This record gives sequence, structure tokens and C-alpha cells, in this order.
Amino acid sequence: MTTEAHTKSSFGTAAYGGAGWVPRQMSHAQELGKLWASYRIDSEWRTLRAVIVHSPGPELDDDLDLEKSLMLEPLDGGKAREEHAAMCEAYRSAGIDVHHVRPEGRATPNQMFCADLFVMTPQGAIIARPAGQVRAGEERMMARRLADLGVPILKTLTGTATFEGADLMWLDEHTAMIGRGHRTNQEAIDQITTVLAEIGCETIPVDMPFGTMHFMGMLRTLDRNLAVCWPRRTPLATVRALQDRGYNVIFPPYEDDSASYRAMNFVTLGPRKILMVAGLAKYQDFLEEHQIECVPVVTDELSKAAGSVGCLTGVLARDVAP
Ligand SMILES: NC(=[NH2+])NCCC[C@H](N)C(=O)O
Repeated sequence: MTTEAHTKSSFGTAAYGGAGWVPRQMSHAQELGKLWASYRIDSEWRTLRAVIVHSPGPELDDDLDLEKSLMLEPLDGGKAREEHAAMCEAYRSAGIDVHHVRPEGRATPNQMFCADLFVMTPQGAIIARPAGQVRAGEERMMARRLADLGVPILKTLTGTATFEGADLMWLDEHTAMIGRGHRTNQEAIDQITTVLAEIGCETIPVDMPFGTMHFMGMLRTLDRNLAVCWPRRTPLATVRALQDRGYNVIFPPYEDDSASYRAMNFVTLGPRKILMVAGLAKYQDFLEEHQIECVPVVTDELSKAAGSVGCLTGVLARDVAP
């Protein structure tokens, strides 16, 4: 049976471009905070508003093969969970929203290292593609949760690209620097360069030495014009790019690899205020001499998994440039 609606011509109706058609009014950037959530970052130092974490569960109670699971020492799941809960509490007390990944099924032991699973940009997230087989798929749990939170996903990496979020740092509102190394390859850098160019941002790649993990461990930003770099490990091009942008680059005292690594693994809560690993008196004194307010949290147990505050924290939102 043919109804009237089926016989009438569709030509000239709004659906086919007729006068009643209302084109989309805003750009993607303008829709952030309206259609999409307003989560974004354009710096590593502006006031932190929201983070995403995975509070470890029973996955840490398994008898883990340390090498296979990329851990340094056997860890006590109970203690690790307590430390993680205290870290989340420290964020909440600082007024920061804490979201949880809540992966489906049993999580993998490194799922808690959320900084590696995505990176935020001024207009949405880039989903990582972790380099090690044992972490493959952790990013899917993150992507699912980010989508639920209303975060636009600008890019999911393809091909054999590997990228971990802790390898990308914002130098200014229009410039990201990526460390090419053990976890992030050129194919990923090419893809990220393209997607960032689409939103008007430049990507500067730098090489990292063999035996290092993430670019995050070489550069941390404390304020608009203050950055801390790891002496003798930070690429020359990184220090110069920072100085060219007006940063004062400071170098903490070097103790040993383990302490220096944990010292660099802080999260900037806002200009000159950081959440850092407790028990690093020498570094804390150094940072306090530079008028940095340090909020310490204990991560002795979590650190045995080869990461700490910075690695455990997926930065979702900061204030952005006016
Ligand atoms: N951003 C970081 N530094 N993450 C630390 C990740 C540690 C983890 N065991 C891995 O090797 O992948």
C-alpha cells in the first residue's frame, strides 16, 4: 500500500537541502562545553580541574612475572591500593574532580598508569597505543570511559604506530613536544603531527636516549615560565625550545636514577603547586627554594610497578589560556 508521504516528492524539503534546512552553527572548538564536555588542556601548568585514574583491584594480587608485566619489584596489592586511594584523596582535597576508568572484566596490572593511555589537547583526546604487548588494549578501556565522559576523541592511532601519553608535553598553547624512543615511534609522531596540525598546533619531535621510558621523566612544567629538566638526559632541543619560549629551565640535584625518576614524576596542580612523591627531601627543598608548593603523597609500593604520581594520573582538564 502506498501512502501519501511516499508519493510526494522530497525535492525541496529540508532533508534534501530545501529552504528549511538549518546548517550546523558552530565549529567543533565552539561546541566544547556545549555538545561535548569542556575537558581540554593547552599547557602543563594551568590550574588542574579533572583527572582520570584507575584504582588498582585484584590484578595486583596475582603472582606477577616482573619482567613480563614491566614491573621492578614484587608489590603488595593491599598497600598499593591504599596509596592509590590516598593519592585520589589528595586530588579531591585540592578541589580536583577524580574520574575512574572502571575497566570491564579483570584489569591488566598496568591499567593504573593512565597517563600513558591518552593525551589531552586543546580540542579533545588522542588515544594512545601502548608499545608493549602486555599493555595492548588498556587504551580501549580508557577510550570507552572518555567517550562516556563526553570527551571528543580526535584520533585513535592506526597501523603499527605506538604512542604513550606520557611522551607528549605542551610547551605553549600551540606547540606540543613528543619524545621519540622506547614507547613512541615515528609512525605515531606522523599521525599525531597531522591531527594536531588540523587544530592549529605544531608538533616538535625529539629523540630520547636508550634506557629511558617516557619524555615525562625529562620535562615537567611548574608555571608559565618555569620548567624542570633532568640534568644530562633532557634533549638539547627541549631545553632550547623552552628557553626560546621564555622559560627558566631548572635542574634538580642528581641523586640516583630511582630517586631522580620519582622526583620528576609529579603532577602540577596549578602554577607553582605540585603533587609529588613523598620522601624526597632533597628535591622538595630544591623545589621549595623556587617557591613551589609541594603536596607529598606516599607511593613507595606503587613505585615498584615502575611508575608513580605522574604516570598514574590521566590529566583530563586544566584551565586554558584566556
Ligand atoms: N608514564 C609512566 N612513566 N608510566 C609508567 C609505566 C610503568 C609500566 N610498568 C610500564 O612499563 O609501562
